[in-house]
Amino acid sequence: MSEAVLRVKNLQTQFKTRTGTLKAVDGVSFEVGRGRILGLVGESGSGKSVTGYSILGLIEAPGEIAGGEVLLNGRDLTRLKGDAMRRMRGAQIAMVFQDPMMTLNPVLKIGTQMIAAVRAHDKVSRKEAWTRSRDALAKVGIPSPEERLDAYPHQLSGGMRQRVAIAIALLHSPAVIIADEPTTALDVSIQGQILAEVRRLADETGTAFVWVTHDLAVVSSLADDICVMYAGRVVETGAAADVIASPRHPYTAGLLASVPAEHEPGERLPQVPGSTPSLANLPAGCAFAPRCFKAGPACTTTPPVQTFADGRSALCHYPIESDSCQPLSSTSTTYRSAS
Ligand SMILES: Nc1ncnc2c1ncn2[C@@H]1O[C@H](COP(=O)(O)OP(=O)(O)OP(=O)(O)O)[C@@H](O)[C@H]1O
Repeated sequence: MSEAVLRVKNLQTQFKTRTGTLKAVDGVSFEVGRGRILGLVGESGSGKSVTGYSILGLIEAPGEIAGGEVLLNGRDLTRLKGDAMRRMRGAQIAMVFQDPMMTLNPVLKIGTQMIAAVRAHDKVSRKEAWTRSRDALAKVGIPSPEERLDAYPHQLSGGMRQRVAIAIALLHSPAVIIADEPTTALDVSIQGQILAEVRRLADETGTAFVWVTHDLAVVSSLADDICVMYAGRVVETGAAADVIASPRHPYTAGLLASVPAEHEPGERLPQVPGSTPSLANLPAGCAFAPRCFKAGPACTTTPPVQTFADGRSALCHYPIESDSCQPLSSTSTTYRSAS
């Protein structure tokens, strides 16, 4: 078990709207260890992206972080303002978006952009910044990196552009990269290659990844640990292989059951029966109860976090138990991942 570089504790992010305050992230906690990959999964609207943006301090009005901590190597990022947070972003924590053009400027050559990105945080010569940029492209498996540095983004394929975005995120060897569905738009074989590179990079560089995805096929091939979100809350965490083999939370079981046998990475995940609730109008108690095959009388009250001997946790009154692994304890407060 590696030391946690990122600890998210009881994070609460809300949006003030005309219909009231939406708790998009409601008490989310997890940890990611050095060189580990945490898959943050859930249906559309479950709060995955808002969690990622909150970690990076990218929530803007009418949104706000209303509580909790984001500890990067022990330093609380939620307390950093303006320049202090900007210095942190890119250098110690970086983001990769679904669309690489969120990172890349279409009218500048890749090399120009990467050299500027290096020198934004390190006062090195242009020549050294060029060398570091070339090495970063090589590290993510881009062939002929010198030539790519001389190209404009539109001269590269979608997969190559996403590799460049990952290379830029890696330029300063950050402790953590938050990746928001970065391979969703790519075709399956390219996606597979990039996931393999990311796994290798995490192992070799020690950078930890939070990989936001709706796609359980991606998580099963990439992640060490899983954090499943529903209606702004973490409903299950654990080692990825364990969660996929035997989910404890009925929602996770539903997500897994809805993955067709022939599911291809990148396909939209079919929905669990029923529809996701509006955050403005959540049922009392367990938000998943109206869709849950195990719902019972207790579900009108707030579910407890049940922890199991294998390090797993589920936010549920009636978790799916196995003979070998009954719940150890039940608490209504802290939620820890197995990372
Ligand atoms: N700027 C905003 N103003 C109001 N509500 C917002 C805003 N941004 C996000 N939300 C709400 O926060 C909730 C969580 O959104 P989020 O984008 O994190 O979900 P997600 O799990 O990443 O879904 P997807 O996979 O579709 O991106 C949603 O109900 C969304 O409508």
